[in-house]
Amino acid sequence: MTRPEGAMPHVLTDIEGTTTAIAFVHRTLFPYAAEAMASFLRDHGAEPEVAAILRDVPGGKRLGDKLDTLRGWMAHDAKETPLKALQGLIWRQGYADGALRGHLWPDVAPALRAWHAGGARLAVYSSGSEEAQRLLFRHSEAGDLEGLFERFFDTRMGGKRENASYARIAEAWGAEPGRILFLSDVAEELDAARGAGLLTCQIVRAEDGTERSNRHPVARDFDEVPFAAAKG
Ligand SMILES: CSCCC(=O)C(=O)COP(=O)(O)O
Ligand SMILES: [Mg+2]
Repeated sequence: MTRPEGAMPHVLTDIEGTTTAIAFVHRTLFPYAAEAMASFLRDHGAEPEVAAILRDVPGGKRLGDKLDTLRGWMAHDAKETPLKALQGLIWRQGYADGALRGHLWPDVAPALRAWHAGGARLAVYSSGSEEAQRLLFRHSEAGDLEGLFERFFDTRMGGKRENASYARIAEAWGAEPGRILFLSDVAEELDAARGAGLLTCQIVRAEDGTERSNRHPVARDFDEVPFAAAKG
């Protein structure tokens, strides 16, 4: 990473594979939502918030048709905004009753707190919905970290492998792209961020089996992020 000069940089972080184990997302969160999807739609499908999301799910008007489409998306881990929004609403209940707690790698909460205390401005960019992101950090294993973040960007900004999404985020956040450091495990996301002028660092976690790309600066965890504020 080329360190930005002058003011403290903004830090934009991915979740899955970066702050949080891939296994937690795929073996805990996704199955929880898949299991509850049918009953959730049956019980809440007529509520305005849910009905509005369902209108954006293609495949017919019947609830059963919508469910088929959603199941197809879930089977392929499709990052479709309506699916992500519904998953967030379903996880809300799980976090509220204690069935779910947001996993964070042990280095993440201390680093985020240190960066924040050092004056860095923090935001999240994940395919999980804004609601899902807030829940994970509010109910994290390391306590309530939601307040550390200024913004929670999701797929409404566009896909994570598209340059334009990062330009939109910089604009919405009111930050120069060259002052934003994006942290992610996925090289294609970092390529897109760099294409929009952001600084990048690949988080290569051995526990997640992340493959190093050689196209971006690398850190094995948040303690290694080459960012002076991280060192406190
Ligand atoms: C906000 S936790 C759920 C993560 C999620 O739904 C997902 O699809 C993972 O996306 P990410 O962009 O964090 O890799
Ligand atoms: Mg990721």
